[in-house]
Amino acid sequence: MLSNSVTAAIVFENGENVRQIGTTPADGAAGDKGEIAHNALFERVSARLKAQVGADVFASWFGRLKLHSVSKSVVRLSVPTTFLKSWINNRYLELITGLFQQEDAEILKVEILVRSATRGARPGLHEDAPQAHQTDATAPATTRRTSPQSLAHHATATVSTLQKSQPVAGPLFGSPLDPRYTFESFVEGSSNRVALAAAKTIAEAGAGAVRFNPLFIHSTVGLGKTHLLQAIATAAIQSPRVPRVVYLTAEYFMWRFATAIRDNDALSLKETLRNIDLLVIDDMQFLQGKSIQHEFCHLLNMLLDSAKQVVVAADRAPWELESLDPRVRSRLQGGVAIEMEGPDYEMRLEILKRRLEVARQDDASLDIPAEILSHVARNITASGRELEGAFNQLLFRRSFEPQLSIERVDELLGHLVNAGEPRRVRIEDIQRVVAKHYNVSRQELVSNRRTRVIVKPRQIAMYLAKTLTPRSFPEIGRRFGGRDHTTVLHAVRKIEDLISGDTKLSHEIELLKRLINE
Ligand SMILES: Nc1ncnc2c1ncn2[C@@H]1O[C@H](COP(=O)(O)OP(=O)(O)OP(=O)(O)O)[C@@H](O)[C@H]1O
Repeated sequence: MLSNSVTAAIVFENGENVRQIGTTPADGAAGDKGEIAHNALFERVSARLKAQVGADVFASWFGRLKLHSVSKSVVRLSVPTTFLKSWINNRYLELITGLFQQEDAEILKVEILVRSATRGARPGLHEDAPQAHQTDATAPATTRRTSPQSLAHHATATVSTLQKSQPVAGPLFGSPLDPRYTFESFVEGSSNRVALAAAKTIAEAGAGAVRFNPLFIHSTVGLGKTHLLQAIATAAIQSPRVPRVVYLTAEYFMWRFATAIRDNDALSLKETLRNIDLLVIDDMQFLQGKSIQHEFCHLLNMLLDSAKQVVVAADRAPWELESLDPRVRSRLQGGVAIEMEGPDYEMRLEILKRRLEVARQDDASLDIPAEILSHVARNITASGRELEGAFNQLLFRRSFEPQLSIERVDELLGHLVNAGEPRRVRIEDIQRVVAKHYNVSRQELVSNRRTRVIVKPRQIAMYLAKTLTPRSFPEIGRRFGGRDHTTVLHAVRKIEDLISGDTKLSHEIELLKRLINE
């Protein structure tokens, strides 16, 4: 592994003398020359790789690839996570090896290493760990369902215990997974590529094959978390490696546990959950209540400690789930968190096209002209949910207004245009307005200076960035001179506290908001 220590300049592997890149050379100038040559080699291969796979794919998978060391015949590259390592190994190793060999025929092998312990790397969860369960892949899946009427919205959809080999004993679980939410219907793009890849890996391989556990997927509303989680559950039950899958929302979990505790039945519920292989839990931000969180923490610990895979989704990152018990939050942070962002134009268009394809399976006469689809994709930018609403409206309208013009479409969908992002506020705008208001420079706002005249405007700007944009704490931290997410969290809390007792400041902040939105 790449070490910061200068003493780790030379490592010996298999009796080979291997030069590690980026550390102090033991042999002075000769070492420097070698290092320069190796770096140049790496740069050339990277450029060729980028040309071959395209800038988008390159940025997703190879943006954080680094040269680790070069020996006579072996090139070692490093990535920050085990997931990236196995992804590159499975899909790109041959290509990369070929590119190195084109540059230097003596290179026989390329190896991918993980740079530092991944957040999700935990003892016992090794890539080659034995599978926890052997199952009969050919046995039919059984789904047992119940739909508690008392649950509203989130709770109506949602515990599914699905298993291939044998029915789960104990309490009934489950309402059906939405059959539309599959990997096939999920449109891939740069905003969700990493999350999708992680999701597929888990569905195919289970916890035995990956070391990012729990996998935590977060995004603002309507960007496909539920779709992706249900796709994982649906695909996992097809995989012989992940026989027992539970999909549930946090609210259903709460309801189910509260009922079990009331009926003195918590033990059998826990027994059932103990025997699962994959827990998929949606809308984590809704988990509330001390005793319920205690139970959830217990379940989480038990599953993670026995190398069972857990996948969680929420509308914010794990460290931002402030209502959660710190132990739950900390356990959730022990895995890998992946943020999904909004779909770009191509993705939006593809989502609409796929919707139309599916609708046409029921009624082949349905059609929406391509220019209307692309007009909608260009203008409805908020999320998959708004797109879905727009699409449904169009289908409905076309049944009695067959000749919809673009103007008519605008009229019908006006309320959805840019819904969810009424004014797209940029962090730079916030910094500019705040800096001007407090008579400091933007550079000072993002600098390391800690004088009072800078610190307060900086904290206010961070607070505004969190409240006026969908950006996450880490993202905001990066935009403020590479600060840690906890610094941003601290700033947001501090300003929130101050506002509640300081009317002058609260007016000042309102004024800043107006200026930013102008
Ligand atoms: N990448 C995508 N490909 C296909 N459909 C998508 C994609 N992203 C979102 N959608 C569609 O958008 C709609 C909303 O998605 P979903 O319910 O999964 O969002 P969510 O992130 O779970 O939202 P919330 O936070 O409100 O629960 C769904 O119909 C979903 O199928």
